[in-house]
Amino acid sequence: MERCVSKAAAGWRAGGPACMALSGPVTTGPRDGTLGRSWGAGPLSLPVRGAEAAAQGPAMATLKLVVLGDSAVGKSSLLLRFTDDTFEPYLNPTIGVDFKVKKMLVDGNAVQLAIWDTAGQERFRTLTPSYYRGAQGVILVYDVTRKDTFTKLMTWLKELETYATQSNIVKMLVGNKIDKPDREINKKEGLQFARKHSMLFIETSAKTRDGVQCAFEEVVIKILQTPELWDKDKQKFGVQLETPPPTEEEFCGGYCILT
Ligand SMILES: Nc1nc2c(ncn2[C@@H]2O[C@H](COP(=O)(O)OP(=O)(O)OP(=O)(O)O)[C@@H](O)[C@H]2O)c(=O)[nH]1
Repeated sequence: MERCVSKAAAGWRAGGPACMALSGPVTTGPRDGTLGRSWGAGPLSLPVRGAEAAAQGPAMATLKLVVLGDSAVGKSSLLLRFTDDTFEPYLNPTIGVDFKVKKMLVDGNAVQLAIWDTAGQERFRTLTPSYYRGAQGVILVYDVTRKDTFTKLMTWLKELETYATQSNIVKMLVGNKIDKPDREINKKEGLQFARKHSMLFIETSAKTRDGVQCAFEEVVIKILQTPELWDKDKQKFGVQLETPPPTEEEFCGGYCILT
């Protein structure tokens, strides 16, 4: 069973109108939010209390998230699970970048996520700086059954450091494929790495759904708790926090735990 330990969402409410689009270079894709791969066609989904989100009207924050990590760790599969709630046993490698949009409601606040799914293979990575430009959150994925993908995490973090334009970008470390029996990296190792590099952490399976919703939600919650990431918007539209963000203890360190 999946459980988000962090209840950080309970810590704040938008006092004014729902957040409007953040300024920044978030690119709008086709209406289905899909580039490259053919999955995801159809109207935008409203997975979390969808009717309520719809009732919020068009005014909502647009947050840019980037999904990073070695090839075949399951980046596209996580995104596919999150946006379409499906799993494909065979997916072609991403070439360049794919792009998806998803609306969700987090503690009564409607947000629109523009999620960039980047290519893990070096030869398919082009325009790398643009992946990171204006991103408020990053999801860094490794495969718990492949140690090499865990060892490479530092390289990804360095690239992130080089290109991220937001100094306090929210980082989530995701150990994927926990449904598989042949683990090479245990949970403690993942957690330690995340703590050392001030990242949120969760283990997931795109195949079984474990942790997937939580991974994306936690990043959004943390972004919403970091006013500097959407400060311009706040000034422009008068969105205010009615209550301060929860303390470290209340937030349980921001880690999601699977029980
Ligand atoms: N068993 C299992 N297989 C998974 C999981 N997530 C992804 N896969 C499989 O792993 C393979 C690679 O998944 P992708 O989502 O294409 O990986 P990627 O990280 O996007 O790869 P690139 O596009 O090359 O960067 C596919 O065959 C998926 O079906 C998972 O949680 N469990």
